[in-house]
Amino acid sequence: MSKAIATTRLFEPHLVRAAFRQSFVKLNPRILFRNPVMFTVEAGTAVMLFVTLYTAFSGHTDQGSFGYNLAVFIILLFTLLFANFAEAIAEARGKAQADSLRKTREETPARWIDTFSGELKTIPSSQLNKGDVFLCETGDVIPMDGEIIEGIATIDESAITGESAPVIRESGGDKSSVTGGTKVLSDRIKVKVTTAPGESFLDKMIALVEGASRQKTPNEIALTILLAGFTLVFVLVCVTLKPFGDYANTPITIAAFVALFVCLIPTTIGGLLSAIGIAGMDRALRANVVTKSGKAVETAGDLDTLLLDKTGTITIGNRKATHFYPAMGIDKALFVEACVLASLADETPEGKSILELANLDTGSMATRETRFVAFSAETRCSGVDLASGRSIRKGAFDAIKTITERAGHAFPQETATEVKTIASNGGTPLVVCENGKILGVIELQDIIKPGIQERFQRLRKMGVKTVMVTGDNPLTARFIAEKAGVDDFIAEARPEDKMNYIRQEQQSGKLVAMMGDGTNDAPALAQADVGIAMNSGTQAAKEAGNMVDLDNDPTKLIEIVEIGKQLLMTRGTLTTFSIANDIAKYFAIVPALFITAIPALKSLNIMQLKSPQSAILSAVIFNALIIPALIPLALRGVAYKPIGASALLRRNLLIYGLGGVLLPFACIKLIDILLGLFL
Ligand SMILES: Nc1ncnc2c1ncn2[C@@H]1O[C@H](COP(=O)(O)OP(=O)(O)OP(=O)(O)O)[C@@H](O)[C@H]1O
Ligand SMILES: [K+]
Ligand SMILES: [Mg+2]
Repeated sequence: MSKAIATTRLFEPHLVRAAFRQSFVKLNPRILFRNPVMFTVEAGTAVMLFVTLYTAFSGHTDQGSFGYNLAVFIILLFTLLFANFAEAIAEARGKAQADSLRKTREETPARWIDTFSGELKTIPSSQLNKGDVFLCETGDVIPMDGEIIEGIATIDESAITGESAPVIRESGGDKSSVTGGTKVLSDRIKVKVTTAPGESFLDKMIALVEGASRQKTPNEIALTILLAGFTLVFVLVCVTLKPFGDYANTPITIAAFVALFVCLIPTTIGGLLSAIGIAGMDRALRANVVTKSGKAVETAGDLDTLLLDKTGTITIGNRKATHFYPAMGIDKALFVEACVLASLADETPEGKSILELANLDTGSMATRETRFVAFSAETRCSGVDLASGRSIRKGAFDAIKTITERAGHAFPQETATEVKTIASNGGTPLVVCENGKILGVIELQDIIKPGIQERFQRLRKMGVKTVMVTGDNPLTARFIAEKAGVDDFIAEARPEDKMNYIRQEQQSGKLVAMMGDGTNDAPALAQADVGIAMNSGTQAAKEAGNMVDLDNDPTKLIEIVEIGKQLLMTRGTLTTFSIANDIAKYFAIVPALFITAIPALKSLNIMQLKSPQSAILSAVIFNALIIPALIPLALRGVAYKPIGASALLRRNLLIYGLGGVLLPFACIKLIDILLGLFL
């Protein structure tokens, strides 16, 4: 898939330059304060600056040589710069994406329609206000976000989605929304502006991507507090070493204290934590998903249940009329005419397809007295009342059945059988009645999206339960549910049923995601922990959700779950690694402190490091270098495999826990040897 959003390499030279400058800016204690671990390192660095100056000008050597103290100071300064760089490069990558988005938001002329006189006037897009109506024809760039109020058009959305295949957008229904910056490829539409100037989708997206509105997620805050706690514990550990050193008659230098302290506190995760969070949102955007908060991405990693629409989500969504079945004793031509009358003003794809299938001349059918009843998901039917007193309705089986029974008519057995046959084959039966008397059934067919089974299987392996929700009848629902391979389904669902189902799941402690595109999905999208709206969907849906999928791909949730899991795992494993890592440094520094006074500690010096000073330097050098070494992992994320939670935990503990303990021993020894060679 090609992406319009710049797919930058991990370390683009111009991004590295920008991040390099930011690394120094971020040394400002007022900025660094938000990161307690690194802030304490900065305090230690400041202390070492004083000690270095003291050894330079006092002539005393009780704190070690000037060169040694200077070296410790410089290494600590680099530790800070490396940590700042990690955050800065993650931010720079986000900014680069914002810039490429901004290019698609350039001023375009808009053909504004005066709604009173019907006159056309060309004005700059920036002068369009909410509620204005504009016209777009073949070749025009859509000047502003809006909803189509008239017409149908093919649109090239590649400017924002990177997807080159044109999409169809039309008035009525759930595919009526257009985004500013995209281009009309054919036909002509009238669009009503839905956003105020400066608040368009692209504007919001840019602000988000630039990180201006990024806030720490609750998880991140919790971890930051935990790390601050660790730091405090090690402050105490280091302070209590002082009397111990005095007792053993071993003066411990300030450099040794500071080095030990910096090595023991979790600097690795402290330095990488915020980069991991930024990279998660960045990865979501690279998958063409705009997230309104980092929290939504994290939640996606922990999902239990996913609710999906049937029509348009699991199926292609162009539900089309394929057959007219008149009831016993009803003339076919009359039946088809009734179907057409009931669909004349039906803006839904279903209604339009009925007119197409019937292929009648509809020119003189409607009179001024004709009253149309639009389809709603609530009533699940639509129709028309004619001046002559004919009242025709078409709709779901149970909806029409109620009308029939109320009018005192029986529901013909053979129509019920027809309905059943259509439904058990995955079709949607629309029953048609006139003044309560059944006229026949229209068969609608939809196609299950290819490849969707494998995707649901993958979600199952990740431990996510999939539930299909549909307004359709239970038979059709069961057929599609089995074919698509979802775990469960809810049929004959009205919009509030979706929301109630989500509530129920949440009350039993589950995290629920919902994908949807229609205005009637908005309450459920808002209720869900992760609400993903299709970019093609209505404005209401997009505002209710906390993510928007630019590709309008309902199976995108799989990627979102993976990105979320990857984010949580990356943070978890790097925390494990960071803490495991500090153990080896302890073995390097503690023997170095006391070796002369307590020869028995020699056995602790398992690395056989050259001298106490070389040991301390090697440990702090390793402590600093591990941060940049892990930046690629923090930005790309730990690879995710759907192998089950416990297997994954075992694997990660082995690699990052045990690896985290062993790696420093080898590296510190190596640095010690190199120092021995060069000094
Ligand atoms: N234009 C229409 N006129 C009359 N009845 C319709 C029309 N469109 C759909 N229906 C009936 O209403 C039912 C509910 O439709 P609705 O759009 O709410 O749900 P759905 O499309 O089946 O499922 P989903 O929630 O996945 O969109 C359909 O199953 C069908 O029987
Ligand atoms: K450390
Ligand atoms: Mg629908």
